[in-house]
Amino acid sequence: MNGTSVSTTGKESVLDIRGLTRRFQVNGSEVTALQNINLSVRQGEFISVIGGSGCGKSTLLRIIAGLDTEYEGEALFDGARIKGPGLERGVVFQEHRLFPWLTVRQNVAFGLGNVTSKDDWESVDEHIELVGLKDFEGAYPHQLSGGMAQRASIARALANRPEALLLDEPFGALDALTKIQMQQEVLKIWEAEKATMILVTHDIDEAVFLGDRVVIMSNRPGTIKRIIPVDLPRPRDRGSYEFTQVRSAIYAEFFRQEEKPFAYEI
Ligand SMILES: Nc1ncnc2c1ncn2[C@@H]1O[C@H](COP(=O)(O)OP(=O)(O)OP(=O)(O)O)[C@@H](O)[C@H]1O
Repeated sequence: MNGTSVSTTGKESVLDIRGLTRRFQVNGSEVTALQNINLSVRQGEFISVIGGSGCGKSTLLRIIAGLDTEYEGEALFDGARIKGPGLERGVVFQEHRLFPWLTVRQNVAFGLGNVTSKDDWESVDEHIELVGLKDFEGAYPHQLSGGMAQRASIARALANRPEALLLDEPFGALDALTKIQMQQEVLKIWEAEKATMILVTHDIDEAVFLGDRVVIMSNRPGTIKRIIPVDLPRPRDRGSYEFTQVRSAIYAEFFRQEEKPFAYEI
């Protein structure tokens, strides 16, 4: 790693975002999707980013992924300005984006580009096993359930052994039970891989279950409203008093954001 700096937590930071602003032109008028975002993420940290629809979560993740480089301010990964996608940053989207004509194993291998060495194939197989798809490595995407396809796309993003995994609502399209199962899987993967994780989600429980810190964003323009640390041991018990306290603190932030248009009396 080169050129790292020190995060607010005092540890080495892998991602440094300073004064980040992103404006778009829409039908001749300007939309400020992100305004003056400041965030340092330390290596190996799990960050959940939560906020209402249109608050700029995906825009932020796309900038970190290097898929959008037209930003103002600084977005540094390992101390270098993010100018495009890189192998050290894997991305998983809400839809799995697997190639339908390739098997699971071929799709995961695709994440590595040109797989030639024994080490590369070992990484492919190791990650297929890690996400629990060993018995399905020869299956095609249409033969998989939604959760299995998402596992395959996580394995593909991890096959390069990226320093950071960026997850853009990866479980948004899954049913409630599969979603909970996938959250547990991600926790296992994070513990095994020790990668930095940045998860964008609409789901408060998911954000608290997984994150070391929950970044709460506000709408129009998208800013960081508050960052809530989650100092609870893992695996977290969603029914515990402490979990409920953190969840309530996040709800409270959302309610503060919405001004009541009028008050009424009974
Ligand atoms: N390529 C683009 N061109 C113009 N406007 C854009 C573009 N991408 C995003 N925006 C605008 O930026 C704002 C933030 O969008 P973004 O997709 O980042 O929000 P989000 O928080 O991820 O929303 P959701 O949770 O609904 O996916 C929105 O107002 C959106 O219309």
